[in-house]
Amino acid sequence: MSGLPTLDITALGREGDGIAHAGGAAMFVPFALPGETVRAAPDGGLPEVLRASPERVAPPCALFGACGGCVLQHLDRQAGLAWKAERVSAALRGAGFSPPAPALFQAAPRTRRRIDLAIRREGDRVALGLHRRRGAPVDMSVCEVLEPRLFALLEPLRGLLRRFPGLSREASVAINGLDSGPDLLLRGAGRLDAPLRRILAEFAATHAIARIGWADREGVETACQLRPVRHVLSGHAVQPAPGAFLQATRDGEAAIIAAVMAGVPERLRAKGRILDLFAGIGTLSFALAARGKVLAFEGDAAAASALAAAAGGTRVLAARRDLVRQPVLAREMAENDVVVLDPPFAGAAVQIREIAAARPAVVIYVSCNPDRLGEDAGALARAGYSLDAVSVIDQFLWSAHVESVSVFTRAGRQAAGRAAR
Ligand SMILES: C[S@@+](CC[C@H](N)C(=O)[O-])C[C@H]1O[C@@H](n2cnc3c(N)ncnc32)[C@H](O)[C@@H]1O
Repeated sequence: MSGLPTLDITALGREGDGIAHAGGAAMFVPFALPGETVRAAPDGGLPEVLRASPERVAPPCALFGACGGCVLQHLDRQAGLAWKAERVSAALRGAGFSPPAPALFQAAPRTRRRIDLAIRREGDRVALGLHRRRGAPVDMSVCEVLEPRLFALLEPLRGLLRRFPGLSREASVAINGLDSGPDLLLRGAGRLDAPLRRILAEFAATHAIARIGWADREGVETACQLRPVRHVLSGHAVQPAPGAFLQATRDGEAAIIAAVMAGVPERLRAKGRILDLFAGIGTLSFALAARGKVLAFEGDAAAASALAAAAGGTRVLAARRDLVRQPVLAREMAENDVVVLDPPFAGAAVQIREIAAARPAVVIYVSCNPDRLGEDAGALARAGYSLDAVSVIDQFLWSAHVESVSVFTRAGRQAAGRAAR
């Protein structure tokens, strides 16, 4: 290590790496913090810290530095939240807004209820975990983020997977902590035959798993189901498909819903409607229905049909629609006072143009990618919107991910209030 240059870290990059400048080029140093002087590890591992930041803390997890899940456990949690908040604010400033001080939420350790783990067989052993950055999965023998009831499944799962003859190198398991209990989706785990179904059913019964789904080249099917799956969203029971998108933590979901609802006028015009775009299984749709009729669009067939099935008899009308190929057009939004959008990481470049052209009174943007938020918000700035409120939601604790809710109104809060009358 001592032959390597010492580096002064000046900032954190978007993936949580320290940034240093050497010979005119920027260098990214994993696990290093601004203000520190370090010697980078040649393999991208933990650096030698020669001068530590006052914000450096002892990482709580024994796998820190190896497992690809938590890249910021060496940073004080409040400082990590402030860094994430600044990423969101900077993106909104770049779009031309003067963001107000954000409301902040941070998830507690061991509350994550959704995870996608890689499976790797190594001789007799089965490793189950997240990929080391640009590397193989690291067996998750401990975890500080996952809900204990889900973490407790990992060791029995290793034992189960050892009995699978046909595990592929790309095998993975998605674990969702639904209200009806853990819901598993195995991908690339081999051929599903009758004996394997029996083994899976015994495993599910032993570990109180409601359903195990199976995904292979043919598609997704239910390998065994011991009881109905059920997930309650704002009082409405939904039956999500195996591997469905859920907000990562229960409290994070509540914080997102609260921030969205705070932006929706108490009363809409008599004919006014709420448009919920990228609606998933209806996390926001059912909450929004407390304020008016909701038209919800979602691109994933399984999510859209779970939402549509649960929406019967409610004020939510749901449909499947690919919002990149077939965005909701400005002229279709004439009766929408409020448009809520919660796009995937890629953002909503095509859809936001139509929203900006339609100029609804309120646009609420739920984002998991500050860079795309900044670009999409630029279209709203050019259309004359003000930014009324920002919430920063840190539910991927110790990762570099950050979510946010931004409330834009056509001419500030008062216009939103007028739209309600
Ligand atoms: C961040 S999730 C939000 C889901 C939901 N609002 C929630 O809070 O649970 C983004 C959603 O966008 C959907 N999606 C991705 N690409 C899409 C597209 N081109 N058209 C419509 N929906 C899409 C995904 O299937 C996913 O449900």
